[in-house]
Amino acid sequence: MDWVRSWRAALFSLLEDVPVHLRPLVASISIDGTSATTLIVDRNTGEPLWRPFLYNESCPDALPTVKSVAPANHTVCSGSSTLCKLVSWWNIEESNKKSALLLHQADWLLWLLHGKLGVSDYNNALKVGYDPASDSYPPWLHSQPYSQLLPSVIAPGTSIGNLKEDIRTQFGTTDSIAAFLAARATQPGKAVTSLGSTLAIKLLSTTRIDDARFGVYSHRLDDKWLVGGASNTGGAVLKQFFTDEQLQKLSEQINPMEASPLDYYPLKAVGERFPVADPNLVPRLHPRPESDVEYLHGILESIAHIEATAYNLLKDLGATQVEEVFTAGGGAKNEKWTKIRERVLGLPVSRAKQTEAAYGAALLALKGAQHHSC
Ligand SMILES: Nc1ncnc2c1ncn2[C@@H]1O[C@H](COP(=O)(O)OP(=O)(O)O)[C@@H](O)[C@H]1O
Ligand SMILES: O=C(CO)[C@H](O)[C@H](O)COP(=O)(O)O
Repeated sequence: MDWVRSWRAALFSLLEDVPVHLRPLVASISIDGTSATTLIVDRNTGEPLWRPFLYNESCPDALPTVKSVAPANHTVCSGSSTLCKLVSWWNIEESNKKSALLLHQADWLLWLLHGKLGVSDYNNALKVGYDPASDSYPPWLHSQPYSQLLPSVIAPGTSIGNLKEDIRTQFGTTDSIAAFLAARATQPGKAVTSLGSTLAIKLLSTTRIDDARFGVYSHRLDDKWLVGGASNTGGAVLKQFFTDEQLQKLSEQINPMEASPLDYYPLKAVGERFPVADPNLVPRLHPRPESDVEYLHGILESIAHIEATAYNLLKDLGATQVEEVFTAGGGAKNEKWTKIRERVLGLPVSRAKQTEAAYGAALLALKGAQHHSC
């Protein structure tokens, strides 16, 4: 799969899809991308020098080096962090080190529009080691030879350039932060669970928590923190067994008030990031009952238990107490699942009014445009 080519093609086909009569109304564009999806590109041409490292790829080979330079339990101390991807590439590549530049998926796609190479935002840059509190790369990272690849960093939503004379581009963010923004949850204690291919949790908190032992980290959201993490469980596991149509039909037959006796740890492959950070965690999806309804019920309930463990963990680590959970992503439309989760979490759970991360990116674009016109 030529990922980079398909991302570029998708971006331009989306732009072409904007109806002609609406084009004059477009004032500003922003993009969210999967967090920790990493590109090593030529710093002069922007062309990739290596295949992209995808968000869920792990580079355990780089972990000992990263752990030897980073503070204990730092967010970069996880095999899937951007820094591990960078170090892994640095250790195998011979020839292109001097001309190389690191970008994230959203940075690279935005560059195609604004043309200024070498800029990222502080959400995407978190997992390469950027410190959003001091607004800088820490000295332990700066002193490494590969730090020459690091992009400069600005706040999400900052204006960066023009696509055309009258269309500005604003800096982007990660996909699950965009989903949080889409839900318009602005008070500490409000949380968004993104039930897409994976399960990502974001709780708005006044305290910052980072603990790689559990895959917990904090993104900056203006003057507050989005505390949480991303589990490898989620819709991709459901997709292995059921089509979207089957998910809808089978779910209708589930009684959400009744607890399923089945106890699984639904993963597509070996390895978990959060609330258990264990690259060797084995999926548990057996025994499979004869009834598909019972099987689906067991999987949905087990994912809800992982979500509950995650929120309890955030509380134990000192985050602002969660009061209410909004849901984004493909799983948000499943009302039976919402009820199961409400029972298991013991919290009010509802579908966010806007469940698409793209809506959050659009809000970011709007914020940037408003700021620019002031
Ligand atoms: N009715 C449903 N109940 C639960 N999950 C669903 C339902 N319909 C679709 N999904 C799941 O939603 C996921 C897609 O959601 P989406 O937010 O588009 O994912 P992505 O993270 O890939 O952008 C699929 O993996 C699918 O299994
Ligand atoms: O698994 C994911 C990709 O779909 C998550 O959305 C992602 O890892 C969450 O990262 P972040 O919290 O940095 O936005």
